Amino acid sequence: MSTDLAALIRRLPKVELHLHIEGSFEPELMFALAKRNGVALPYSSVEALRAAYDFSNLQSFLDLYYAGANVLITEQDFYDLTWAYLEKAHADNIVHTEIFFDPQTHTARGVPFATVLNGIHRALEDGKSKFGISYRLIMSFLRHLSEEDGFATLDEAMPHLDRIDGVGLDSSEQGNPPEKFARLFERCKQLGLPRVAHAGEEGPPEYVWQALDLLDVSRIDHGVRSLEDAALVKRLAETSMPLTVCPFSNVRLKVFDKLADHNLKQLLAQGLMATVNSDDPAYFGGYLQDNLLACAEVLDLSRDEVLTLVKNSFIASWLSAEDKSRWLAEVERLAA
Ligand SMILES: Nc1ncnc2[nH]cnc12
Ligand SMILES: [Zn+2]
Repeated sequence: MSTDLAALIRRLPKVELHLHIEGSFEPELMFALAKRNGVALPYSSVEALRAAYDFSNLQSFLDLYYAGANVLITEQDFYDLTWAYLEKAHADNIVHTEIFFDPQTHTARGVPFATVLNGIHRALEDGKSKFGISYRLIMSFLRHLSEEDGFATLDEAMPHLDRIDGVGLDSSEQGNPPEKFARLFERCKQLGLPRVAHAGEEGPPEYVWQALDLLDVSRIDHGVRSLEDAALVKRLAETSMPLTVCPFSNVRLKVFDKLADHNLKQLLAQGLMATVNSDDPAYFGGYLQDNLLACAEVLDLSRDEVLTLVKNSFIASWLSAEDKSRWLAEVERLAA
């Protein structure tokens, strides 16, 4: 990659559309909060914990991700977690972020819904005033749990819907198809909540069809397996359906053997609205800008491809039409 392209990537304003706040929990902060809360971690050091981040698939990662989240207890913990992410985002020139939180991971341990939400939200508000980073907050349902559990979580969220901008679906994909949550997502739609879902990460193209047809989503999270189904590719292209692709995540979770094998360039070539995101940066070895720089280098992305990816994220965001055009004009100005 030319130094010019690397400099352009660093200079451009960026949007992140696929980030689990619990997945931004760096080992150093995890140890600090464990100490503060008097919780024991089954690792002797930060290095030992990092060394355990050697995953064979999505589930092997999720097991550690949920174990790590056990350390989060107080509102201040959720604030500190979110603030640490926002500092990284600011360093990456992220100007707008749409982040997931997994309430069930915390309420199942007895942490009140409001504790989680208040901490995350207060940090997001501080990020807006101190860094100028705008945001949306997406409540994600855990698909390994029942739809009934999801309905109970939605009930808990009802008094707070003014601070929740949409809903998502994450966790163990295989064996937990979108159709399992059709009624829950219908209820969310009636409530006026925009919907997204992880689909086609490890699961088959059929799960992407279900997310579109049964959950009526406005974005597909991951979606990289869509290329296995030509009719699906046509549908995604014709509807400009955004895919929030997470290259480092896909390599660490063995969806692709190595970054050079990733299908990001093919997704763009097929006319799909691909975007680049970090997913769980503390676990997968890098934040959004690291993903973009590495993809540009290893996949030999052209300047146009990089600009398309960055612009797609603004287009696919839930920013107002006015804000989108303002930022797209800024991208054009910086790229000129
Ligand atoms: N990549 C991923 N897929 C599914 N669920 C997740 N939760 C956090 N990261 C996830
Ligand atoms: Zn994800």
